[in-house]
Amino acid sequence: TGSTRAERLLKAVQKNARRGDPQSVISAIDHYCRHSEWAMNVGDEKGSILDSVLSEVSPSCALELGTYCGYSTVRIARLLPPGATFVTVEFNPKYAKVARQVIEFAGLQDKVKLIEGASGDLIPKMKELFGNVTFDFVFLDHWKDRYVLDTKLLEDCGLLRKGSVLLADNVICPGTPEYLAYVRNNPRYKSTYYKSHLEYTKVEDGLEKSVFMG
Ligand SMILES: Cn1cnc(CNC(=O)c2cc(-c3ccc(F)cc3)cc(O)c2O)c1
Ligand SMILES: [Mg+2]
Repeated sequence: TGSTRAERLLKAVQKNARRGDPQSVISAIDHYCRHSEWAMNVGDEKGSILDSVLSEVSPSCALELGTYCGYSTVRIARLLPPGATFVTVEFNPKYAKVARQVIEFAGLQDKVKLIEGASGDLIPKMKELFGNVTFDFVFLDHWKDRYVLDTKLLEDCGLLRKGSVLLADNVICPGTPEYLAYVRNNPRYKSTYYKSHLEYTKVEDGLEKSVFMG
Protein backbone atom coordinates (compact mmCIF):
# COMPACT_ATOMS: atom_id res chain seq x y z
CA THR A 1 0.00 0.00 0.00
CA GLY A 2 1.03 3.61 -0.41
CA SER A 3 3.03 5.60 2.12
CA THR A 4 1.41 7.90 4.68
CA ARG A 5 1.94 11.66 4.83
CA ALA A 6 4.19 11.13 7.85
CA GLU A 7 6.33 8.60 5.99
CA ARG A 8 6.64 10.96 3.00
CA LEU A 9 7.75 13.72 5.38
CA LEU A 10 10.41 11.38 6.82
CA LYS A 11 11.64 10.58 3.27
CA ALA A 12 12.01 14.31 2.62
CA VAL A 13 14.17 14.63 5.77
CA GLN A 14 16.35 11.64 4.79
CA LYS A 15 16.75 13.07 1.27
CA ASN A 16 17.28 16.79 2.01
CA ALA A 17 18.67 17.15 5.54
CA ARG A 18 22.14 16.43 6.91
CA ARG A 19 22.51 13.72 9.59
CA GLY A 20 23.27 15.23 13.00
CA ASP A 21 22.20 18.73 11.93
CA PRO A 22 18.92 19.69 13.67
CA GLN A 23 18.51 22.98 11.76
CA SER A 24 18.73 21.15 8.42
CA VAL A 25 16.00 18.74 9.61
CA ILE A 26 13.76 21.69 10.60
CA SER A 27 14.40 23.43 7.25
CA ALA A 28 13.80 20.25 5.24
CA ILE A 29 10.41 19.67 6.93
CA ASP A 30 9.35 23.32 6.54
CA HIS A 31 10.34 23.32 2.84
CA TYR A 32 8.52 20.04 2.16
CA CYS A 33 5.34 21.11 4.01
CA ARG A 34 5.28 24.56 2.40
CA HIS A 35 5.98 23.43 -1.18
CA SER A 36 4.91 19.79 -1.43
CA GLU A 37 2.45 18.59 1.19
CA TRP A 38 0.98 20.46 4.17
CA ALA A 39 1.40 18.74 7.55
CA MET A 40 0.42 19.78 11.07
CA ASN A 41 3.88 20.71 12.38
CA VAL A 42 4.02 23.89 14.45
CA GLY A 43 5.98 25.31 11.50
CA ASP A 44 8.61 28.03 11.11
CA GLU A 45 6.57 31.13 12.06
CA LYS A 46 5.09 29.76 15.30
CA GLY A 47 8.32 27.77 15.71
CA SER A 48 10.29 31.00 16.09
CA ILE A 49 7.95 32.06 18.91
CA LEU A 50 8.43 28.62 20.50
CA ASP A 51 12.20 29.11 20.24
CA SER A 52 12.08 32.51 21.96
CA VAL A 53 9.83 31.35 24.80
CA LEU A 54 12.10 28.31 25.28
CA SER A 55 15.21 30.48 25.40
CA GLU A 56 13.56 32.63 28.11
CA VAL A 57 12.60 29.58 30.21
CA SER A 58 15.72 27.47 29.55
CA PRO A 59 13.95 24.47 31.13
CA SER A 60 15.84 21.66 32.86
CA CYS A 61 12.67 19.56 32.66
CA ALA A 62 10.31 19.84 29.67
CA LEU A 63 7.21 17.99 28.45
CA GLU A 64 5.62 17.91 25.00
CA LEU A 65 2.12 16.54 24.46
CA GLY A 66 1.70 15.50 20.82
CA THR A 67 4.97 14.49 19.15
CA TYR A 68 3.50 13.86 15.67
CA CYS A 69 6.55 13.62 13.34
CA GLY A 70 8.97 15.14 15.83
CA TYR A 71 9.36 18.59 14.23
CA SER A 72 8.69 20.57 17.44
CA THR A 73 10.52 17.86 19.40
CA VAL A 74 13.66 18.68 17.39
CA ARG A 75 13.03 22.43 17.77
CA ILE A 76 12.78 22.05 21.55
CA ALA A 77 15.57 19.47 22.08
CA ARG A 78 18.12 21.52 20.10
CA LEU A 79 17.69 24.47 22.53
CA LEU A 80 17.70 22.58 25.86
CA PRO A 81 20.62 22.95 28.28
CA PRO A 82 22.85 19.84 28.58
CA GLY A 83 21.48 17.28 31.03
CA ALA A 84 17.89 18.51 30.73
CA THR A 85 15.06 15.97 30.89
CA PHE A 86 12.70 16.16 27.91
CA VAL A 87 9.66 13.89 27.64
CA THR A 88 7.40 13.80 24.57
CA VAL A 89 4.12 11.88 24.47
CA GLU A 90 2.52 10.46 21.29
CA PHE A 91 -0.64 8.37 21.16
CA ASN A 92 -0.36 7.19 17.54
CA PRO A 93 2.30 4.44 17.09
CA LYS A 94 2.71 5.23 13.37
CA TYR A 95 3.56 8.86 14.19
CA ALA A 96 5.84 7.74 17.03
CA LYS A 97 7.75 5.45 14.64
CA VAL A 98 8.35 8.33 12.21
CA ALA A 99 9.21 10.76 15.02
CA ARG A 100 11.88 8.42 16.46
CA GLN A 101 13.58 8.36 13.04
CA VAL A 102 13.35 12.15 12.59
CA ILE A 103 14.76 12.76 16.09
CA GLU A 104 17.54 10.22 15.47
CA PHE A 105 18.37 11.77 12.08
CA ALA A 106 18.82 15.09 13.88
CA GLY A 107 21.16 13.36 16.37
CA LEU A 108 19.01 14.32 19.35
CA GLN A 109 17.88 10.86 20.48
CA ASP A 110 19.91 11.09 23.74
CA LYS A 111 18.05 14.27 24.76
CA VAL A 112 14.52 13.01 24.13
CA LYS A 113 12.39 10.41 25.94
CA LEU A 114 9.54 9.58 23.55
CA ILE A 115 6.79 7.60 25.27
CA GLU A 116 3.81 6.13 23.42
CA GLY A 117 0.38 6.23 24.93
CA ALA A 118 -2.53 8.45 25.91
CA SER A 119 -1.60 11.65 27.76
CA GLY A 120 -4.43 11.00 30.23
CA ASP A 121 -2.87 7.66 31.16
CA LEU A 122 0.79 8.74 31.12
CA ILE A 123 0.63 12.06 33.02
CA PRO A 124 -0.32 10.31 36.31
CA LYS A 125 2.66 7.96 35.77
CA MET A 126 5.31 10.68 35.22
CA LYS A 127 6.51 10.75 38.86
CA GLU A 128 6.81 6.94 38.83
CA LEU A 129 8.61 6.97 35.43
CA PHE A 130 10.99 9.92 35.93
CA GLY A 131 11.37 10.45 39.67
CA ASN A 132 9.73 13.28 41.57
CA VAL A 133 9.77 15.67 38.58
CA THR A 134 8.07 18.98 38.01
CA PHE A 135 8.01 20.43 34.50
CA ASP A 136 9.47 23.91 33.92
CA PHE A 137 8.00 23.97 30.41
CA VAL A 138 5.06 22.16 28.75
CA PHE A 139 4.24 22.39 25.00
CA LEU A 140 0.62 21.41 24.31
CA ASP A 141 0.08 20.33 20.71
CA HIS A 142 -2.03 17.18 20.92
CA TRP A 143 -5.77 16.67 20.63
CA LYS A 144 -7.31 20.09 21.17
CA ASP A 145 -10.12 18.73 23.36
CA ARG A 146 -7.50 17.32 25.77
CA TYR A 147 -5.73 20.60 26.61
CA VAL A 148 -7.92 21.53 29.62
CA LEU A 149 -8.21 17.99 30.99
CA ASP A 150 -4.46 17.42 30.79
CA THR A 151 -3.62 20.83 32.28
CA LYS A 152 -5.83 20.04 35.29
CA LEU A 153 -4.20 16.59 35.46
CA LEU A 154 -0.72 18.15 35.48
CA GLU A 155 -1.82 20.42 38.38
CA ASP A 156 -3.43 17.57 40.34
CA CYS A 157 -0.43 15.27 39.88
CA GLY A 158 1.91 17.93 41.29
CA LEU A 159 3.81 18.17 37.99
CA LEU A 160 3.74 21.99 37.83
CA ARG A 161 5.58 24.39 40.13
CA LYS A 162 5.43 28.16 40.70
CA GLY A 163 6.67 29.63 37.41
CA SER A 164 6.05 26.59 35.18
CA VAL A 165 5.35 27.79 31.62
CA LEU A 166 2.65 26.19 29.46
CA LEU A 167 2.78 27.01 25.73
CA ALA A 168 -0.25 25.89 23.73
CA ASP A 169 -0.40 25.58 19.93
CA ASN A 170 -3.55 26.11 17.80
CA VAL A 171 -5.54 28.18 20.26
CA ILE A 172 -7.29 29.85 17.26
CA CYS A 173 -7.08 27.18 14.51
CA PRO A 174 -8.35 24.50 14.97
CA GLY A 175 -9.03 26.36 18.24
CA THR A 176 -9.15 25.49 21.91
CA PRO A 177 -11.87 27.79 23.31
CA GLU A 178 -12.33 25.91 26.60
CA TYR A 179 -8.57 25.96 27.23
CA LEU A 180 -8.33 29.70 26.53
CA ALA A 181 -11.25 30.34 28.88
CA TYR A 182 -9.64 28.14 31.55
CA VAL A 183 -6.18 29.74 31.59
CA ARG A 184 -7.40 33.31 30.97
CA ASN A 185 -10.04 33.30 33.74
CA ASN A 186 -7.96 31.38 36.28
CA PRO A 187 -6.05 33.51 38.84
CA ARG A 188 -3.43 30.76 39.07
CA TYR A 189 -2.25 31.54 35.51
CA LYS A 190 -0.79 34.64 33.88
CA SER A 191 -1.51 34.28 30.15
CA THR A 192 -0.14 35.97 27.03
CA TYR A 193 -1.37 35.49 23.45
CA TYR A 194 1.18 35.42 20.60
CA LYS A 195 -0.64 36.14 17.35
CA SER A 196 0.69 34.18 14.38
CA HIS A 197 -0.57 32.01 11.52
CA LEU A 198 -1.50 28.39 10.98
CA GLU A 199 1.64 26.60 9.83
CA TYR A 200 2.49 27.22 6.16
CA THR A 201 -0.70 29.29 5.59
CA LYS A 202 -2.09 32.84 5.92
CA VAL A 203 -4.87 31.66 8.24
CA GLU A 204 -4.74 33.24 11.71
CA ASP A 205 -3.57 31.05 14.57
CA GLY A 206 -1.56 31.71 17.70
CA LEU A 207 0.23 30.38 20.75
CA GLU A 208 -0.94 31.00 24.31
CA LYS A 209 1.75 31.21 26.99
CA SER A 210 0.47 30.64 30.53
CA VAL A 211 2.67 30.91 33.62
CA PHE A 212 1.46 28.82 36.57
CA MET A 213 1.54 30.87 39.77
CA GLY A 214 1.44 27.86 42.12
C1 LIG B 1 -4.69 13.02 14.65
N1 LIG B 1 -3.91 13.90 15.46
C2 LIG B 1 -2.70 13.64 15.96
N2 LIG B 1 -2.26 14.69 16.65
C3 LIG B 1 -3.22 15.62 16.60
C4 LIG B 1 -3.15 16.94 17.28
N3 LIG B 1 -2.87 18.06 16.39
C5 LIG B 1 -3.84 18.59 15.65
O1 LIG B 1 -4.95 18.09 15.62
C6 LIG B 1 -3.52 19.79 14.79
C7 LIG B 1 -4.38 20.09 13.73
C8 LIG B 1 -4.12 21.20 12.89
C9 LIG B 1 -5.04 21.52 11.78
C10 LIG B 1 -5.61 20.49 11.02
C11 LIG B 1 -6.47 20.80 9.98
C12 LIG B 1 -6.73 22.13 9.67
F1 LIG B 1 -7.56 22.43 8.62
C13 LIG B 1 -6.18 23.15 10.41
C14 LIG B 1 -5.34 22.85 11.46
C15 LIG B 1 -2.99 21.99 13.11
C16 LIG B 1 -2.13 21.70 14.18
O2 LIG B 1 -1.03 22.46 14.43
C17 LIG B 1 -2.40 20.60 15.02
O3 LIG B 1 -1.54 20.38 16.06
C18 LIG B 1 -4.26 15.14 15.83
MG1 LIG C 1 -0.29 22.11 16.36
